[in-house]
Amino acid sequence: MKSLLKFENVSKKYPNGVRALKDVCFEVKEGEFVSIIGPSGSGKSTILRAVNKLITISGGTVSLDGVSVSEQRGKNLRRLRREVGMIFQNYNLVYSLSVLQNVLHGCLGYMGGIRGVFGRYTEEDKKRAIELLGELGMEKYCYNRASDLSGGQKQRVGIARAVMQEPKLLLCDEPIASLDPSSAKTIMDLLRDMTQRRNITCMVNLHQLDVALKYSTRIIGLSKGEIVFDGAPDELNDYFIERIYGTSKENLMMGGETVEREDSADCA
Ligand SMILES: Nc1ncnc2c1ncn2[C@@H]1O[C@H](COP(=O)(O)OP(=O)(O)OP(=O)(O)O)[C@@H](O)[C@H]1O
Repeated sequence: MKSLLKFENVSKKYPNGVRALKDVCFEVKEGEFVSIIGPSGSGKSTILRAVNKLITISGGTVSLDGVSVSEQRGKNLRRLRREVGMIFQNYNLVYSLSVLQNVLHGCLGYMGGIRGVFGRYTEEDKKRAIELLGELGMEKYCYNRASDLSGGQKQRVGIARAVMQEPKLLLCDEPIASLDPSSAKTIMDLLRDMTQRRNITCMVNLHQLDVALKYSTRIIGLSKGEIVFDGAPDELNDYFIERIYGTSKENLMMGGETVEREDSADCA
C-alpha cells in the first residue's frame, strides 16, 4: 500500500513554551483507519493540526503524498488542503444555512474566484451532495436549517461535507465527543463505511479506548507528546495502556457494549 502521510522527527513548541510534540515519527498508508489515543494534553490535536499546517511545526518534516507540508504557501497550500477533509467535535457547520448548502461548502476549495464567492454550484455538485446525504440517511433534511438538527445529524452533515471535498485523507478531531453512545456508534459506523467505500484514509482522535479498539486498523498512543505505542489494536496490551494513560485498563471508563461483546467472543 502506498504511503500517504509521513511525520519525520516532528516537534512542536507553542509560544508559551509547552512542548506538545517531541520527535514524533510515523507513516500512514493509503486506506488505513488510524486512531490517535492519549490523555488530555498529550498532543493528539496538535498532530492533526500539523497535517494541514493549521499550526507551524518547530522541527522535523510532515509530508503528504510526498510533498513537504511546511514548505507550502498560497495556492500550493490551498491545493494541499483540498486533499485533507476535516471533521470536528463541534461540527463547525454554518447554522443559518440549509443542510444542503453546508454539504456544498465541501466544493469551495475547488471553485475559483467569483463562482466560489457567490457559491454558484453546478447541478452536478448539487446532485452529488444530495446523493451523499442519502447515503447518510439524511436526504429528507436537505432543505432544513442546520441549526434544527440533533448532534448526531449535525455530525452526519459534517461527514457529508468532508467527503464532498473528495479528500485523500480525513482528519477527525474527537468526532463523537459531544454525542450520546447510540449516536456515537452510528457516526463511527458511517465514518468507517464511507471512508472504506471510497478508499479515503482516516485519522481519528479519540478519548474512548474501546471505540479505538473496535474501529481502527491501527492505533497510535501518545503520552506527553511522544508516541509510546504504534500498532494493531490486538497488540495494545495492558503494559502499553498503562504507558499511554498512566493507569490500568480497569481504571479507565469504558463503554460497556464493546467490552461485553469482546468478552463473550472470548468465551465462545
Ligand atoms: N495554541 C496553543 N498554545 C499554547 N499551548 C497549546 C496550544 N494548543 C495546545 N497547547 C498545549 O499543547 C499540549 C497538547 O495539546 P493538544 O490539544 O494537542 O492535546 P490533546 O491530546 O488533543 O488534548 P485534548 O484531548 O484535551 O484535546 C497541551 O499541553 C496544550 O495545553
